[in-house]
Amino acid sequence: MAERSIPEARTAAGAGKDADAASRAPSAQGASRGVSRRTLLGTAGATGLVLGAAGGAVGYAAAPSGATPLTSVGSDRAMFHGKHQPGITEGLQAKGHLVAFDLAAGAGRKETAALLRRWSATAERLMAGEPSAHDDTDVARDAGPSSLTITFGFGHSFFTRTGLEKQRPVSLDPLPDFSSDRLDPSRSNGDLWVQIGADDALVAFHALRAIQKDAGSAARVRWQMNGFNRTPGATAHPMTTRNLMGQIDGTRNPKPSDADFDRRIFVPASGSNDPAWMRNGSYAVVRRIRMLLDDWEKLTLHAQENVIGRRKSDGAALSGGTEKTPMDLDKTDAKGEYVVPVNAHARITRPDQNGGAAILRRPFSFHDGIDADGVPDAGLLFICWQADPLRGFVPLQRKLDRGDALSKYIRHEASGLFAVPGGAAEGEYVGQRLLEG
Ligand SMILES: C=CC1=C(C)c2cc3[nH]c(cc4nc(cc5[nH]c(cc1n2)c(C)c5CCC(=O)O)C(CCC(=O)O)=C4C)c(C)c3C=C
Ligand SMILES: [Fe+2]
Repeated sequence: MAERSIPEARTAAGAGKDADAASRAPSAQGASRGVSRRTLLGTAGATGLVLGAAGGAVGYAAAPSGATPLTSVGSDRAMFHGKHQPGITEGLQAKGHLVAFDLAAGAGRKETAALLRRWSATAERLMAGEPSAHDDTDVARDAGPSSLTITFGFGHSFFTRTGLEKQRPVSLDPLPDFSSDRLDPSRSNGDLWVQIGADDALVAFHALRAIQKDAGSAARVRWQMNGFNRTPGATAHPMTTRNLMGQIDGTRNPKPSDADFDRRIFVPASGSNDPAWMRNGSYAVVRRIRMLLDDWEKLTLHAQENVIGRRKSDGAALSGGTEKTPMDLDKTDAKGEYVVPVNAHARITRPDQNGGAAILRRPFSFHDGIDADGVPDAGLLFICWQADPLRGFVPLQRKLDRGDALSKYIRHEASGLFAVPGGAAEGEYVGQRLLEG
Protein backbone atom coordinates (compact mmCIF):
# COMPACT_ATOMS: atom_id res chain seq x y z
CA MET A 1 0.00 0.00 0.00
CA ALA A 2 1.21 3.45 -0.74
CA GLU A 3 2.81 5.25 2.12
CA ARG A 4 0.84 8.21 3.40
CA SER A 5 2.26 11.61 4.21
CA ILE A 6 0.77 14.36 6.27
CA PRO A 7 2.19 17.73 5.37
CA GLU A 8 2.22 20.56 7.81
CA ALA A 9 -0.73 22.89 7.77
CA ARG A 10 -0.24 26.21 6.06
CA THR A 11 -1.34 29.71 6.74
CA ALA A 12 -2.28 32.19 4.09
CA ALA A 13 0.63 34.40 5.07
CA GLY A 14 3.27 31.74 4.83
CA ALA A 15 1.96 29.92 1.84
CA GLY A 16 3.56 31.74 -1.06
CA LYS A 17 7.03 31.85 0.49
CA ASP A 18 7.06 28.19 1.34
CA ALA A 19 5.74 27.28 -2.05
CA ASP A 20 8.59 29.03 -3.80
CA ALA A 21 11.17 27.32 -1.67
CA ALA A 22 9.56 23.98 -2.19
CA SER A 23 9.42 24.29 -5.94
CA ARG A 24 13.14 24.88 -6.01
CA ALA A 25 14.14 22.03 -3.75
CA PRO A 26 11.31 19.57 -3.46
CA SER A 27 13.19 16.48 -2.45
CA ALA A 28 15.31 18.22 0.13
CA GLN A 29 12.25 19.84 1.64
CA GLY A 30 10.38 16.61 1.54
CA ALA A 31 13.19 14.81 3.33
CA SER A 32 13.57 17.41 6.01
CA ARG A 33 9.85 17.38 6.74
CA GLY A 34 9.59 13.62 6.60
CA VAL A 35 7.28 13.72 3.62
CA SER A 36 7.04 10.45 1.77
CA ARG A 37 7.68 9.78 -1.90
CA ARG A 38 5.17 7.54 -3.52
CA THR A 39 5.85 5.82 -6.81
CA LEU A 40 2.91 5.68 -9.17
CA LEU A 41 4.37 2.84 -11.15
CA GLY A 42 1.43 0.65 -10.37
CA THR A 43 -1.20 2.89 -11.83
CA ALA A 44 1.05 3.98 -14.64
CA GLY A 45 1.93 0.53 -15.70
CA ALA A 46 5.08 2.26 -16.59
CA THR A 47 6.92 5.17 -15.61
CA GLY A 48 8.04 7.91 -13.34
CA LEU A 49 7.96 9.36 -9.93
CA VAL A 50 5.93 12.15 -8.53
CA LEU A 51 7.49 13.64 -5.48
CA GLY A 52 5.59 13.92 -2.26
CA ALA A 53 5.18 17.67 -1.98
CA ALA A 54 6.93 19.44 0.81
CA GLY A 55 4.64 20.30 3.66
CA GLY A 56 4.80 23.97 2.87
CA ALA A 57 4.38 23.55 -0.84
CA VAL A 58 0.65 23.93 -0.96
CA GLY A 59 -0.23 27.54 -1.20
CA TYR A 60 -3.90 27.79 -0.28
CA ALA A 61 -4.86 29.13 3.11
CA ALA A 62 -5.03 26.49 5.75
CA ALA A 63 -8.14 25.14 7.40
CA PRO A 64 -9.32 26.85 10.60
CA SER A 65 -7.57 24.77 13.22
CA GLY A 66 -4.36 24.67 11.27
CA ALA A 67 -4.66 20.92 10.94
CA THR A 68 -5.19 20.05 7.34
CA PRO A 69 -3.92 16.56 6.81
CA LEU A 70 -3.46 15.79 3.14
CA THR A 71 -3.20 12.19 2.13
CA SER A 72 -0.27 11.35 -0.10
CA VAL A 73 -2.67 11.70 -3.04
CA GLY A 74 -3.11 15.38 -2.26
CA SER A 75 0.50 16.11 -1.43
CA ASP A 76 2.13 14.37 -4.38
CA ARG A 77 3.64 16.91 -6.67
CA ALA A 78 5.24 16.89 -10.12
CA MET A 79 7.75 19.58 -11.05
CA PHE A 80 7.05 22.12 -13.77
CA HIS A 81 10.67 22.96 -14.62
CA GLY A 82 12.96 20.24 -15.90
CA LYS A 83 14.57 18.65 -18.92
CA HIS A 84 11.23 17.38 -20.19
CA GLN A 85 7.76 18.76 -19.72
CA PRO A 86 5.70 17.11 -17.00
CA GLY A 87 2.86 14.76 -17.95
CA ILE A 88 4.93 12.36 -20.07
CA THR A 89 6.77 9.96 -17.79
CA GLU A 90 4.72 10.38 -14.62
CA GLY A 91 2.25 7.71 -13.59
CA LEU A 92 -1.28 7.76 -14.92
CA GLN A 93 -3.49 10.26 -13.16
CA ALA A 94 -7.06 9.73 -12.02
CA LYS A 95 -8.48 12.64 -14.02
CA GLY A 96 -7.48 14.21 -17.33
CA HIS A 97 -8.54 16.99 -19.66
CA LEU A 98 -7.23 17.34 -23.19
CA VAL A 99 -7.88 20.68 -24.85
CA ALA A 100 -6.94 21.94 -28.31
CA PHE A 101 -6.99 25.65 -29.05
CA ASP A 102 -6.94 27.57 -32.31
CA LEU A 103 -5.32 30.98 -32.36
CA ALA A 104 -7.77 33.84 -32.77
CA ALA A 105 -7.80 35.83 -36.02
CA GLY A 106 -4.95 38.30 -35.84
CA ALA A 107 -3.07 36.45 -33.09
CA GLY A 108 0.46 35.64 -34.21
CA ARG A 109 3.86 34.89 -32.78
CA LYS A 110 3.86 37.81 -30.32
CA GLU A 111 0.45 36.95 -28.89
CA THR A 112 1.39 33.27 -28.68
CA ALA A 113 4.57 34.10 -26.80
CA ALA A 114 2.54 36.12 -24.29
CA LEU A 115 0.02 33.28 -24.01
CA LEU A 116 2.68 30.61 -23.42
CA ARG A 117 4.25 32.89 -20.83
CA ARG A 118 0.89 33.18 -19.02
CA TRP A 119 0.18 29.47 -19.34
CA SER A 120 3.61 28.52 -18.04
CA ALA A 121 3.31 30.83 -15.02
CA THR A 122 -0.10 29.36 -14.23
CA ALA A 123 1.13 25.79 -14.67
CA GLU A 124 4.06 26.40 -12.36
CA ARG A 125 1.83 27.88 -9.64
CA LEU A 126 -0.93 25.32 -9.88
CA MET A 127 1.46 22.36 -9.99
CA ALA A 128 2.95 23.69 -6.73
CA GLY A 129 -0.53 23.76 -5.20
CA GLU A 130 -0.77 27.54 -5.28
CA PRO A 131 -3.80 29.47 -6.50
CA SER A 132 -3.81 31.27 -9.84
CA ALA A 133 -2.14 34.67 -9.81
CA HIS A 134 -5.42 36.41 -10.73
CA ASP A 135 -9.08 35.71 -10.05
CA ASP A 136 -8.61 32.25 -8.65
CA THR A 137 -11.88 30.34 -8.66
CA ASP A 138 -11.25 28.56 -5.32
CA VAL A 139 -12.19 25.23 -6.92
CA ALA A 140 -8.94 23.59 -5.78
CA ARG A 141 -8.93 25.35 -2.40
CA ASP A 142 -8.01 22.98 0.48
CA ALA A 143 -6.40 20.46 -1.89
CA GLY A 144 -2.72 19.82 -2.44
CA PRO A 145 -1.08 19.61 -5.88
CA SER A 146 -2.49 16.11 -6.30
CA SER A 147 0.13 15.20 -8.94
CA LEU A 148 -1.16 17.91 -11.26
CA THR A 149 0.69 18.14 -14.57
CA ILE A 150 0.07 20.61 -17.38
CA THR A 151 1.72 19.93 -20.74
CA PHE A 152 1.77 22.14 -23.84
CA GLY A 153 2.18 21.24 -27.51
CA PHE A 154 2.03 22.75 -31.00
CA GLY A 155 0.04 21.36 -33.93
CA HIS A 156 0.91 21.49 -37.66
CA SER A 157 -1.41 24.45 -38.33
CA PHE A 158 0.28 26.55 -35.63
CA PHE A 159 3.34 27.11 -37.78
CA THR A 160 1.32 28.33 -40.77
CA ARG A 161 -0.75 30.66 -38.59
CA THR A 162 2.32 32.27 -37.07
CA GLY A 163 4.62 32.35 -40.08
CA LEU A 164 6.98 29.93 -38.42
CA GLU A 165 6.90 27.29 -41.21
CA LYS A 166 10.70 27.09 -41.28
CA GLN A 167 10.61 25.91 -37.67
CA ARG A 168 7.97 23.26 -38.28
CA PRO A 169 9.39 19.77 -37.63
CA VAL A 170 9.02 17.29 -40.47
CA SER A 171 7.69 14.88 -37.85
CA LEU A 172 4.56 17.06 -37.61
CA ASP A 173 3.55 16.18 -41.17
CA PRO A 174 -0.04 14.94 -41.03
CA LEU A 175 -0.48 11.31 -40.07
CA PRO A 176 -1.40 9.04 -42.99
CA ASP A 177 -5.00 7.93 -43.43
CA PHE A 178 -5.77 4.51 -42.02
CA SER A 179 -8.54 2.42 -43.51
CA SER A 180 -10.27 2.04 -40.17
CA ASP A 181 -10.29 5.80 -39.44
CA ARG A 182 -13.67 7.42 -38.81
CA LEU A 183 -12.28 10.80 -37.84
CA ASP A 184 -14.26 13.90 -36.96
CA PRO A 185 -12.19 16.89 -38.16
CA SER A 186 -13.83 19.24 -35.67
CA ARG A 187 -12.47 17.11 -32.82
CA SER A 188 -9.06 16.57 -34.41
CA ASN A 189 -5.77 18.51 -34.52
CA GLY A 190 -5.60 22.20 -33.53
CA ASP A 191 -2.97 24.96 -33.30
CA LEU A 192 -2.15 24.37 -29.64
CA TRP A 193 -2.72 21.42 -27.32
CA VAL A 194 -2.86 21.28 -23.54
CA GLN A 195 -2.91 18.07 -21.52
CA ILE A 196 -3.99 18.39 -17.89
CA GLY A 197 -3.80 15.47 -15.47
CA ALA A 198 -4.29 15.22 -11.69
CA ASP A 199 -5.30 12.70 -9.10
CA ASP A 200 -8.17 14.90 -7.96
CA ALA A 201 -11.04 15.91 -10.24
CA LEU A 202 -11.43 19.38 -8.71
CA VAL A 203 -7.71 20.10 -9.01
CA ALA A 204 -7.85 19.08 -12.68
CA PHE A 205 -10.95 21.19 -13.38
CA HIS A 206 -9.43 24.15 -11.59
CA ALA A 207 -6.40 23.95 -13.86
CA LEU A 208 -8.60 23.58 -16.93
CA ARG A 209 -10.55 26.76 -16.14
CA ALA A 210 -7.37 28.69 -15.36
CA ILE A 211 -5.83 27.63 -18.67
CA GLN A 212 -9.00 28.48 -20.58
CA LYS A 213 -9.24 31.91 -18.93
CA ASP A 214 -5.56 32.60 -19.57
CA ALA A 215 -6.21 32.06 -23.28
CA GLY A 216 -8.18 35.32 -23.21
CA SER A 217 -8.70 36.71 -26.68
CA ALA A 218 -5.58 35.04 -28.10
CA ALA A 219 -7.01 31.55 -28.66
CA ARG A 220 -10.34 29.74 -28.51
CA VAL A 221 -11.08 26.16 -27.62
CA ARG A 222 -11.33 23.92 -30.67
CA TRP A 223 -12.17 20.73 -28.81
CA GLN A 224 -12.00 19.34 -25.31
CA MET A 225 -11.98 15.74 -24.09
CA ASN A 226 -12.26 14.54 -20.52
CA GLY A 227 -10.89 11.28 -19.19
CA PHE A 228 -10.10 9.29 -16.10
CA ASN A 229 -8.10 6.42 -14.70
CA ARG A 230 -8.23 4.42 -11.55
CA THR A 231 -7.76 6.50 -8.40
CA PRO A 232 -4.45 5.83 -6.63
CA GLY A 233 -5.07 3.77 -3.52
CA ALA A 234 -8.21 2.08 -4.86
CA THR A 235 -6.48 -1.29 -5.13
CA ALA A 236 -4.87 -3.30 -2.37
CA HIS A 237 -1.46 -2.76 -3.91
CA PRO A 238 -0.14 -0.73 -6.85
CA MET A 239 -1.26 -2.35 -10.11
CA THR A 240 -1.26 -1.66 -13.81
CA THR A 241 -4.55 0.07 -14.57
CA ARG A 242 -7.52 -1.45 -16.42
CA ASN A 243 -9.34 0.06 -19.38
CA LEU A 244 -13.11 0.07 -19.98
CA MET A 245 -12.93 -3.32 -21.70
CA GLY A 246 -11.69 -4.65 -18.36
CA GLN A 247 -8.19 -5.48 -19.58
CA ILE A 248 -4.99 -4.76 -17.74
CA ASP A 249 -3.53 -2.12 -20.04
CA GLY A 250 0.02 -0.80 -19.86
CA THR A 251 1.97 -3.91 -18.92
CA ARG A 252 4.57 -3.66 -21.65
CA ASN A 253 5.07 0.09 -21.70
CA PRO A 254 8.69 1.16 -22.02
CA LYS A 255 10.21 2.17 -18.67
CA PRO A 256 12.54 5.12 -17.98
CA SER A 257 15.03 2.57 -16.66
CA ASP A 258 15.20 0.86 -20.10
CA ALA A 259 18.51 1.55 -21.82
CA ASP A 260 16.84 2.90 -24.96
CA PHE A 261 13.94 4.74 -23.27
CA ASP A 262 15.17 8.28 -23.89
CA ARG A 263 16.15 7.53 -27.48
CA ARG A 264 12.70 6.14 -28.22
CA ILE A 265 10.60 8.74 -26.41
CA PHE A 266 12.50 12.04 -26.51
CA VAL A 267 14.12 14.09 -29.26
CA PRO A 268 17.88 13.91 -28.68
CA ALA A 269 20.06 16.94 -28.01
CA SER A 270 21.75 16.43 -31.38
CA GLY A 271 21.79 14.10 -34.34
CA SER A 272 18.12 14.27 -35.34
CA ASN A 273 16.35 16.20 -38.09
CA ASP A 274 14.34 18.10 -35.54
CA PRO A 275 14.73 21.84 -35.10
CA ALA A 276 16.81 22.85 -32.07
CA TRP A 277 13.76 24.06 -30.13
CA MET A 278 12.45 20.47 -30.01
CA ARG A 279 15.51 19.22 -28.10
CA ASN A 280 14.36 17.01 -25.19
CA GLY A 281 10.83 17.30 -26.51
CA SER A 282 8.52 14.53 -27.67
CA TYR A 283 5.66 13.99 -30.11
CA ALA A 284 2.20 13.20 -28.77
CA VAL A 285 -0.27 11.26 -30.89
CA VAL A 286 -3.79 11.61 -29.51
CA ARG A 287 -6.60 9.34 -30.70
CA ARG A 288 -10.14 9.26 -29.36
CA ILE A 289 -10.91 5.57 -29.69
CA ARG A 290 -14.51 4.53 -29.13
CA MET A 291 -14.93 1.05 -27.67
CA LEU A 292 -17.88 -0.87 -29.11
CA LEU A 293 -18.70 -2.19 -25.68
CA ASP A 294 -22.04 -3.81 -26.51
CA ASP A 295 -20.26 -6.08 -29.03
CA TRP A 296 -17.20 -6.63 -26.85
CA GLU A 297 -19.20 -7.58 -23.77
CA LYS A 298 -21.07 -10.27 -25.73
CA LEU A 299 -17.82 -12.18 -26.30
CA THR A 300 -16.95 -15.06 -24.03
CA LEU A 301 -14.00 -14.57 -21.70
CA HIS A 302 -12.01 -16.98 -23.87
CA ALA A 303 -12.75 -14.97 -27.02
CA GLN A 304 -11.88 -11.69 -25.29
CA GLU A 305 -8.57 -13.11 -24.15
CA ASN A 306 -7.74 -14.34 -27.64
CA VAL A 307 -8.36 -10.84 -29.04
CA ILE A 308 -5.61 -9.42 -26.83
CA GLY A 309 -3.43 -12.50 -26.29
CA ARG A 310 -3.40 -11.96 -22.54
CA ARG A 311 -5.51 -13.16 -19.61
CA LYS A 312 -8.13 -10.72 -18.46
CA SER A 313 -7.82 -11.54 -14.77
CA ASP A 314 -4.14 -10.75 -14.31
CA GLY A 315 -2.79 -9.62 -17.69
CA ALA A 316 -0.51 -12.66 -18.09
CA ALA A 317 0.32 -13.72 -21.65
CA LEU A 318 -1.74 -16.69 -22.88
CA SER A 319 1.54 -18.58 -23.11
CA GLY A 320 1.59 -18.66 -19.29
CA GLY A 321 3.15 -17.17 -16.19
CA THR A 322 2.22 -13.89 -14.55
CA GLU A 323 1.71 -10.37 -15.88
CA LYS A 324 5.41 -9.70 -16.36
CA THR A 325 6.39 -13.12 -17.72
CA PRO A 326 7.68 -12.69 -21.29
CA MET A 327 5.21 -13.79 -23.94
CA ASP A 328 6.23 -17.00 -25.73
CA LEU A 329 5.22 -16.27 -29.30
CA ASP A 330 6.09 -19.79 -30.53
CA LYS A 331 4.15 -21.81 -27.98
CA THR A 332 1.52 -24.06 -29.57
CA ASP A 333 -1.39 -26.09 -28.18
CA ALA A 334 -2.22 -29.79 -28.70
CA LYS A 335 -3.63 -28.97 -32.15
CA GLY A 336 -0.42 -27.22 -33.14
CA GLU A 337 -2.01 -23.76 -33.05
CA TYR A 338 -0.34 -20.74 -31.50
CA VAL A 339 -1.65 -20.16 -27.98
CA VAL A 340 -1.22 -16.42 -28.60
CA PRO A 341 -3.22 -16.03 -31.84
CA VAL A 342 -1.43 -14.54 -34.84
CA ASN A 343 -3.76 -11.52 -34.89
CA ALA A 344 -3.78 -10.97 -31.11
CA HIS A 345 -3.31 -7.28 -30.32
CA ALA A 346 -0.50 -7.81 -27.81
CA ARG A 347 1.40 -10.03 -30.26
CA ILE A 348 1.32 -7.75 -33.26
CA THR A 349 2.09 -4.50 -31.41
CA ARG A 350 5.38 -5.73 -29.97
CA PRO A 351 8.47 -3.77 -30.99
CA ASP A 352 10.12 -7.01 -32.18
CA GLN A 353 7.23 -7.49 -34.62
CA ASN A 354 7.51 -3.92 -35.92
CA GLY A 355 11.13 -3.20 -36.66
CA GLY A 356 11.69 -1.85 -33.14
CA ALA A 357 8.79 0.66 -33.28
CA ALA A 358 7.94 1.64 -29.71
CA ILE A 359 5.72 4.16 -27.99
CA LEU A 360 5.00 5.22 -24.43
CA ARG A 361 1.25 4.87 -23.88
CA ARG A 362 -0.28 7.23 -21.33
CA PRO A 363 -4.04 7.11 -21.88
CA PHE A 364 -7.19 8.18 -20.08
CA SER A 365 -10.49 6.33 -20.35
CA PHE A 366 -13.52 8.40 -21.33
CA HIS A 367 -17.25 8.10 -20.93
CA ASP A 368 -19.38 10.82 -22.50
CA GLY A 369 -22.80 9.34 -21.86
CA ILE A 370 -25.08 7.28 -24.08
CA ASP A 371 -25.83 7.97 -27.74
CA ALA A 372 -29.39 8.37 -29.01
CA ASP A 373 -29.32 4.73 -30.09
CA GLY A 374 -28.48 3.63 -26.54
CA VAL A 375 -24.83 2.87 -27.26
CA PRO A 376 -22.25 4.04 -24.69
CA ASP A 377 -19.96 6.78 -25.93
CA ALA A 378 -16.99 5.39 -24.06
CA GLY A 379 -13.47 4.29 -24.81
CA LEU A 380 -9.86 5.34 -24.62
CA LEU A 381 -8.23 8.73 -25.05
CA PHE A 382 -5.14 7.03 -26.44
CA ILE A 383 -2.11 9.27 -25.96
CA CYS A 384 1.26 7.96 -26.99
CA TRP A 385 4.68 9.57 -26.81
CA GLN A 386 7.63 9.05 -29.09
CA ALA A 387 10.75 10.73 -30.45
CA ASP A 388 9.43 10.31 -33.99
CA PRO A 389 5.87 9.29 -34.99
CA LEU A 390 7.24 7.66 -38.16
CA ARG A 391 9.17 5.25 -35.92
CA GLY A 392 6.42 4.90 -33.35
CA PHE A 393 2.68 5.30 -33.85
CA VAL A 394 2.58 5.19 -37.67
CA PRO A 395 4.12 1.75 -38.30
CA LEU A 396 2.19 0.30 -35.35
CA GLN A 397 -1.15 1.67 -36.52
CA ARG A 398 -0.42 0.49 -40.08
CA LYS A 399 0.09 -2.98 -38.69
CA LEU A 400 -3.09 -2.80 -36.61
CA ASP A 401 -5.01 -1.54 -39.63
CA ARG A 402 -4.02 -4.65 -41.55
CA GLY A 403 -5.35 -7.23 -39.15
CA ASP A 404 -5.74 -6.57 -35.45
CA ALA A 405 -8.29 -8.81 -33.72
CA LEU A 406 -9.22 -5.79 -31.59
CA SER A 407 -10.20 -3.60 -34.54
CA LYS A 408 -13.75 -5.07 -34.73
CA TYR A 409 -14.40 -3.69 -31.26
CA ILE A 410 -12.98 -0.16 -31.52
CA ARG A 411 -13.37 2.91 -33.75
CA HIS A 412 -10.87 5.77 -34.09
CA GLU A 413 -13.02 8.91 -33.98
CA ALA A 414 -10.56 11.79 -33.61
CA SER A 415 -6.85 12.33 -34.05
CA GLY A 416 -4.16 14.83 -33.24
CA LEU A 417 -0.41 15.07 -33.57
CA PHE A 418 1.47 17.63 -31.49
CA ALA A 419 5.08 18.69 -31.05
CA VAL A 420 5.70 18.98 -27.32
CA PRO A 421 8.90 20.96 -26.67
CA GLY A 422 11.33 20.13 -23.92
CA GLY A 423 10.77 21.38 -20.40
CA ALA A 424 11.19 25.03 -19.51
CA ALA A 425 14.27 25.94 -17.48
CA GLU A 426 13.87 28.15 -14.40
CA GLY A 427 12.80 31.61 -15.58
CA GLU A 428 11.78 30.31 -19.00
CA TYR A 429 8.34 29.57 -20.43
CA VAL A 430 7.42 26.51 -22.49
CA GLY A 431 8.16 27.07 -26.18
CA GLN A 432 10.33 30.14 -25.57
CA ARG A 433 13.12 28.75 -27.71
CA LEU A 434 10.69 28.46 -30.63
CA LEU A 435 8.89 31.76 -30.13
CA GLU A 436 11.92 33.90 -29.33
CA GLY A 437 14.64 31.88 -31.03
C1 LIG B 1 -0.97 2.27 -32.56
C2 LIG B 1 -0.78 1.79 -31.37
C3 LIG B 1 -1.84 1.24 -30.47
C4 LIG B 1 -3.19 1.49 -30.41
C5 LIG B 1 -4.00 2.44 -31.27
C6 LIG B 1 -3.72 0.71 -29.35
C7 LIG B 1 -5.05 0.67 -28.94
C8 LIG B 1 -5.56 -0.09 -27.89
N1 LIG B 1 -4.89 -1.00 -27.12
C9 LIG B 1 -5.72 -1.57 -26.20
C10 LIG B 1 -5.41 -2.53 -25.23
C11 LIG B 1 -4.15 -3.13 -25.02
N2 LIG B 1 -2.99 -2.84 -25.69
C12 LIG B 1 -1.98 -3.64 -25.22
C13 LIG B 1 -0.66 -3.60 -25.63
C14 LIG B 1 -0.13 -2.71 -26.58
N3 LIG B 1 -0.82 -1.86 -27.42
C15 LIG B 1 0.05 -1.13 -28.18
C16 LIG B 1 -0.27 -0.20 -29.15
C17 LIG B 1 -1.53 0.29 -29.44
N4 LIG B 1 -2.69 0.01 -28.80
C18 LIG B 1 1.36 -1.57 -27.82
C19 LIG B 1 2.63 -1.01 -28.41
C20 LIG B 1 1.25 -2.53 -26.85
C21 LIG B 1 2.40 -3.28 -26.15
C22 LIG B 1 2.98 -4.32 -27.05
C23 LIG B 1 4.18 -5.01 -26.40
O1 LIG B 1 5.27 -4.45 -26.42
O2 LIG B 1 4.00 -6.10 -25.86
C24 LIG B 1 -2.50 -4.49 -24.21
C25 LIG B 1 -1.73 -5.59 -23.47
C26 LIG B 1 -1.10 -5.15 -22.20
C27 LIG B 1 -0.01 -4.10 -22.37
O3 LIG B 1 1.13 -4.43 -22.67
O4 LIG B 1 -0.32 -2.95 -22.20
C28 LIG B 1 -3.85 -4.19 -24.07
C29 LIG B 1 -4.85 -4.79 -23.13
C30 LIG B 1 -6.98 -0.96 -26.39
C31 LIG B 1 -8.21 -1.29 -25.57
C32 LIG B 1 -6.89 -0.07 -27.42
C33 LIG B 1 -7.90 0.82 -28.02
C34 LIG B 1 -9.02 1.18 -27.46
FE1 LIG C 1 -2.89 -1.54 -27.38
